[in-house]
Amino acid sequence: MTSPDLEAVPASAYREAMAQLASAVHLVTTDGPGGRAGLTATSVCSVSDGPPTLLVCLNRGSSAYPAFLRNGVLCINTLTAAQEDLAADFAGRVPRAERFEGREWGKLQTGAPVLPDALVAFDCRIVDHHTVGTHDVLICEVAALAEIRDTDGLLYAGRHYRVLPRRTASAG
Ligand SMILES: NC(=O)C1=CN([C@@H]2O[C@H](COP(=O)(O)OP(=O)(O)OC[C@H]3O[C@@H](n4cnc5c(N)ncnc54)[C@H](O)[C@@H]3O)[C@@H](O)[C@H]2O)C=CC1
Ligand SMILES: Cc1cc2nc3c(=O)[nH]c(=O)nc-3n(C[C@H](O)[C@H](O)[C@H](O)COP(=O)(O)O)c2cc1C
Repeated sequence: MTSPDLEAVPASAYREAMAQLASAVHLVTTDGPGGRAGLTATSVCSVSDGPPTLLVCLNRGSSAYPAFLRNGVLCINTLTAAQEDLAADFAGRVPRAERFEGREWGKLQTGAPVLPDALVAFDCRIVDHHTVGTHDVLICEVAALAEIRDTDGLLYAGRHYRVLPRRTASAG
């Protein structure tokens, strides 16, 4: 242990520690009565395969957050290496109202926007949510899946985007 048990961990130290972890990068999107909205997220995790369920942690302060709760549906669009620009756009480089411009978005079961050419996409219904600190943990049941693309993935680690090469058959 490098710090006493009862000493509070500063947020800055926590973020520095978290920056050492590598994560896949996703555009989390929604549409419905609460309007279309989306943001970049790395806090996505598989919960169960029966029923297929994952979680995503969304900051309640994000301008997109109310739309997710109102719509009750979302799509986790996992980005390819070629989609790094979109990650920056949906993390705030482009204003919320303009983030979806310039491409055709698809839909599966729920009506949440599906990114064409995503590495994979999980179309979900939000079945539960829990407030933890600044974020809400959304529990999402998977209603449909998009086709898996045979291409390089995108990682976020050490505060930089990186390429995750697709493993080929010859690579073992
Ligand atoms: N889970 C989240 O809400 C995340 C939010 N961000 C946002 O992007 C900004 C830039 O991030 P970085 O360049 O990676 O540098 P950073 O030093 O702000 O964050 C380093 C790592 O700490 C974690 N983190 C950062 N802010 C967080 C938050 N509000 N709640 C939970 N975990 C958080 C993430 O794992 C992040 O990659 C952050 O300040 C934050 O606003 C980034 C990554 C995750
Ligand atoms: C690499 C990366 C990962 C992020 N992951 C999350 C996340 O998991 N949850 C979250 O609420 N915000 C996350 N953010 C921050 C949101 O993308 C950002 O706050 C959001 O786009 C702002 O949306 P708004 O302009 O609609 O408020 C992340 C940002 C970056 C750059």
